Amino acid sequence: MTTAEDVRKLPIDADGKYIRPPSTFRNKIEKGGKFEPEKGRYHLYVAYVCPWANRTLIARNLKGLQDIICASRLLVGFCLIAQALQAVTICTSRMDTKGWRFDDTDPAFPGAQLEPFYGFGHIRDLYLKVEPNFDGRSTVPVLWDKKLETIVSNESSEILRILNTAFNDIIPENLYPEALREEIDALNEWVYSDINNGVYKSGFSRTQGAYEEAVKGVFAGLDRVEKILADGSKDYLIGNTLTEADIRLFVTAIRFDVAYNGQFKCNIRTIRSGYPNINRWMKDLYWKNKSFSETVDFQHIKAGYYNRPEASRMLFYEVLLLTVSATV
Ligand SMILES: N[C@@H](CCC(=O)N[C@@H](CS)C(=O)NCC(=O)O)C(=O)O
Repeated sequence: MTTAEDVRKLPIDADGKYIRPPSTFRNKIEKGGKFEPEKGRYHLYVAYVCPWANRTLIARNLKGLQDIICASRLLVGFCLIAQALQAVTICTSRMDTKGWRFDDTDPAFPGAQLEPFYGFGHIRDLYLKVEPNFDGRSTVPVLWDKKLETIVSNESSEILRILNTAFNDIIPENLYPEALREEIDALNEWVYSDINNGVYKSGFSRTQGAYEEAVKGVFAGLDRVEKILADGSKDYLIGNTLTEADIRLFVTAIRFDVAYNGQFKCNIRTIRSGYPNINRWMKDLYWKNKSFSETVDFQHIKAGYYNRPEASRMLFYEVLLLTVSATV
């Protein structure tokens, strides 16, 4: 189905800065709405390389939505392939000219799956099914509605909130508690622009000026987080409660030393050597909570970032690195 020339061209402005385009599908799942909360109706498409998709996988596990799948399968007594609430398909973390691929034979991405409902070859085909003339970015994650055969949302921050609230009759756990919302929103805002998106701005920049601005922003952001976590008794960023703010930072932190430090040139310091408190917080989440460790796949992350089609070009741009300063 894919009709594409090369969809991988990055959005770069006249100053050489990477400008992330806004997500295009922004619906909610809610009672009385077009997308009702129903068991078995929705499906997530993700790539393990992607931090934005990783957010949604962690939230799905933390909320226990995958346990509901097992329960309902047992109760009903039969198991249709992935026909349950919030089932997931993992595409490869390799992009070709048509974008993210479904392929269960690529040796670099063990565990990647085929598209289960239509036999599509690419994530982009889902977008084209919904909008045959779609010419935006076909990004992951995608939250798909199997009933109306359309995309509910392709914006991870909003999918995170959907997973947190839409199925609350079934799973009441709250990652965005009322009392902490203001603090969470404020932290999310600068963590997103300095760190989550900051690493991409650094990696994709095409001029020295754009790169330096971005990479300094990344490390200023990490310095700020390090201070927040400096009180060694703090397990979480806000209110000593696990919230979406932890999820949103974790997915970037866990990719930092293995991918962003090298491939995205975020190399002033590493988390391991330069940020003891962030390192402790990150390792605790990873080792003490399966929702984190079970949704991180380092093989896909490393092969995905270092196999990016623009990877060789990224190293080729004449951007001088701000080389590692001290602390290693
Ligand atoms: N704002 C989106 C961003 C998603 C995004 O950029 N995903 C990347 C993977 S890390 C992607 O699919 N890129 C494909 C492309 O830009 O063509 C979200 O948070 O969901």
